[in-house]
Amino acid sequence: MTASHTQGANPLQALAAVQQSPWLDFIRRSFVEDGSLARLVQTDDVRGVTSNPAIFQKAMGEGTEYDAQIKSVLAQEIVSPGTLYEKLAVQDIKTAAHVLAPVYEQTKRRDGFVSLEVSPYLARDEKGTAHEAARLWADVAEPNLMIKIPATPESIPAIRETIAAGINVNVTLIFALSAYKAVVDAWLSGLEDLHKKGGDLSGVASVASFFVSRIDGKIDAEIDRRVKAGDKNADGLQALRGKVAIANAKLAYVYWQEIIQTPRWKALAAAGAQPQRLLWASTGTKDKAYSDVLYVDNLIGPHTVNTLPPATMDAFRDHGTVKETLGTGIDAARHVLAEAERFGLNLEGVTKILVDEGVASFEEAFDGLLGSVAAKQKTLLTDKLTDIKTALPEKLEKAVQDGLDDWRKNGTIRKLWNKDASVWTGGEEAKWLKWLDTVDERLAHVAELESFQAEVKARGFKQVLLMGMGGSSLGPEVLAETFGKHEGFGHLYVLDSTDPQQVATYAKKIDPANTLFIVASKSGGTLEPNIMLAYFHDLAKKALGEKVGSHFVAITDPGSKLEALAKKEGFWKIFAGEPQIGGRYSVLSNFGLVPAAASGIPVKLFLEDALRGVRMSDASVPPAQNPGVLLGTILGVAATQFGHDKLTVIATPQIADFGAWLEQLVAESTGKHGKGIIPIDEETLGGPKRYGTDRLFVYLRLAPEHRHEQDEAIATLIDAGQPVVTITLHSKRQIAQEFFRWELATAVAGAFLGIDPFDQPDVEASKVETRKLTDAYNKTGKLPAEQPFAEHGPFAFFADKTNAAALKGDSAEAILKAHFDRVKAGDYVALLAYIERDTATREWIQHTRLKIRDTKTVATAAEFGPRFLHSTGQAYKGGPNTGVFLQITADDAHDLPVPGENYSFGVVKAAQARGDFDVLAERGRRALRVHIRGSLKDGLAELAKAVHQAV
Ligand SMILES: O=C(CO)[C@@H](O)[C@H](O)[C@H](O)[C@H](O)COP(=O)(O)O
Ligand SMILES: O=C[C@H](O)COP(=O)(O)O
Repeated sequence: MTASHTQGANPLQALAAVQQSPWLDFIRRSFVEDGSLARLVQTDDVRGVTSNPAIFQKAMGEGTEYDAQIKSVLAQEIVSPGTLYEKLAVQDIKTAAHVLAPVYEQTKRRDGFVSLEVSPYLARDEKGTAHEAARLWADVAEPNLMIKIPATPESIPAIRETIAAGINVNVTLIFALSAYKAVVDAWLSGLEDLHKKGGDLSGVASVASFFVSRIDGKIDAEIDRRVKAGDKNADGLQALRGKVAIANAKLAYVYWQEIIQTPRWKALAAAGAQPQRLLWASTGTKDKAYSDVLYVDNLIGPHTVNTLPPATMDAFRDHGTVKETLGTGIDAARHVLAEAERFGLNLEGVTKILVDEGVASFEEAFDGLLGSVAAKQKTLLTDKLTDIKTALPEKLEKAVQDGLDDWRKNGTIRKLWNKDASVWTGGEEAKWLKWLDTVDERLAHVAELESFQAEVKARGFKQVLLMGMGGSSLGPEVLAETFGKHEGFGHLYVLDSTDPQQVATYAKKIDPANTLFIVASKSGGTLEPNIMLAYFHDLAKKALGEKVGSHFVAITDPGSKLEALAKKEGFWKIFAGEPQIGGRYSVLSNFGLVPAAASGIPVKLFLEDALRGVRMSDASVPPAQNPGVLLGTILGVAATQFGHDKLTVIATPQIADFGAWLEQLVAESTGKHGKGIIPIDEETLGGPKRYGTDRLFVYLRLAPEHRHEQDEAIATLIDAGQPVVTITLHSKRQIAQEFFRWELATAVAGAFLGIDPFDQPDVEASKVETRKLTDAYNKTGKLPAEQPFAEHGPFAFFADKTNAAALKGDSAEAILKAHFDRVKAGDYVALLAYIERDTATREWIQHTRLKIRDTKTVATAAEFGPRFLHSTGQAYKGGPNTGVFLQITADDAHDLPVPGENYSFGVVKAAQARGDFDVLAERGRRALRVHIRGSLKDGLAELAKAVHQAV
């Protein structure tokens, strides 16, 4: 097969006679499959193939030739674009390796190689590179594979390790003689290591890829710049144009010749090792003024390789000259380099820059490649993935693109997935990132959840009552509200209140003898779930007697007090939380999945939906295509650079409860140290005039149930220039994907804000104040006295001194007016109601907030206490001081005792409201508390009237 005669041979074929091997610097599926590569091998004696990220980008980035394999992979697996790319690349490399196998055999393992490069993202990561080299070697599993490793200083030890593992290595991105020397040493050392281990040296091939034309590209540009600037050495400089790269290469060859004479090498050769050959890469001519075969004709010498891009190969076949040129003109080459130095052309500096640029350009190509694969994957998966569409004003759009590009250039998404706290503040963040892995981890243990589900079904519970707060309740609430009741399973109720009326209502909803009780608390020490547990355990015990424990399940982090209690009380099951996942990030861990299983949601399908989201947002997906990073960048940039910090959530009603979970995630994660994004949930959509310039709208659109009017209203906002992000879900179950997207997006937004998104420094403050009050109650039997600063009708008004001084007025309306007159553009108003949350009160609060929004043109939040304390409460106290708060408390018509405590539910709720208010006041917030005496219904009606008049 190899051309053995030069007579009548074309220049490519003739290279064999001078012992240089032409390799092809190109690969693509159709080219291998249609026999083109085989033809080159058979006809032109081409003896190898090199690939690199730029080559794969061109191959896979366009067209449809990879679609069949992509479809077949996607039909079987949920993969990331990174994994998908690798499957495509490995198949190409394997097929090419098969085409070249006969060459490999005939040349006795000297030629016939196909090169596959380790990820350029690992170019500065010694361990990562060595690990990836071994992984790719095992994946491709072809003896004539060469793993390409860049010659960065960090990769040199990885080259040694890889050679020592018996893997063929193509060391790439070599520009400087000094780097080449380090490569040679690593190669020799690797062989020596292998020899010591008793390995077979004869099977380990290596090439050192010396890049040529890029050197001239840089040096020539510098020459041109200096000549143009009138340099006094203009003639001398001009004479060096197009000469430095070849001179540099020739001296590398001289060094190679010296090496193979050394005793060090000879000992290895005697043990059967093959020499590492120099390979000329980057041999396509870039400057049209030069011959198109400049970097082939002038680099011909025995025991070398030249890898040629297709056009250069065609040119050389057509008019190349086969003559040994490499070993000649060495003095002239030295002279060229000496002259370059004399004129200050700084070859050493240029080669360093070229390594950095080489890595960066392969990273960029890889980003492009993975971006194209991700886009293709997205298209082919059609409605299996949620979609995101953005309509942003021009300047915001540009800033978002810049933000995304920054993340891309700095590889920040990879750092994030690597759990590198420097993405945020360099603090404790790394300890809170297990949510990145939880979907994979839970899927691996899904059988445990499925068998729990089967047992729950078999036991025929009529209701499931989950008790918890914030991160332990909002995810389950979304599941309950979104999916409703499942056939064969009890209805899932979620209780997250200390309001006695609310607790009583839930007690009426259930039949304790037929209810499964789930108490969920990560810490196990949160007041609310503990007293709810005390209450319902007592209630259930009355119905179930000694077997009460068999109706209780706990979800809590290992070692918590709740775990101990659950064991003591003989709970049916205890499910462990993951301590490295914070509450608001826990929905895809047991905190969401156990209630999901108990209520009949198909857990595996749910997790698989989530996994699609995880894979599409993983480290391999560049920021612009990465759903989580894209959204997070928009949130972060809009809030920090454009004042669009009121994240206004609009949703198709069937999935609207998602906003309650999202509120907590965003507010608690970002609202601290005076910064933050304020989520605005459930605020009925209005016309453009209702909004200021501080909004960012997110429209969660459930395609099968979408409402035309909602689409229209959103379109009107876009037309009015409001920034809108539309996320389309094709099924309800895709909220699983959105859970993950928003978790990642919030973490990303946190990076833009420069805060630690995983702590909640101000939530604790209210808890401390509440504890003080309940402790005082336990001692004295009453809460410390407090004095209203005004009383009008059923209302008593409370405030700290500063707020009270600003709120003078001789009627309820006047006080409220004074309060709301403090609202200015860019502020938000939050109504914080410590009352039962039911249909009537939700309508009341909605009506009242809309009145305020529509008259003041500010964002409004409508929250119920104490649930919001574990959610938006963090941002209200720790976020930007733009909130104006009206806290609403009321006499409890009926109270409920807390078993085992002196205090009642009513006392706890009152203490929580006061604790919260004290902290708001202490943080200098504009806050007013109105307490309703007597009938709540009448009091709310009057308050609504007073607010209407006040605004
Ligand atoms: O495999 C190798 C070198 O081992 C080649 O694919 C190498 O990456 C290419 O020759 C160069 O990247 C091409 O460089 P250039 O022509 O873009 O300057
Ligand atoms: O968001 C978390 C809540 O503060 C409840 O915390 P927990 O799960 O430790 O009870």
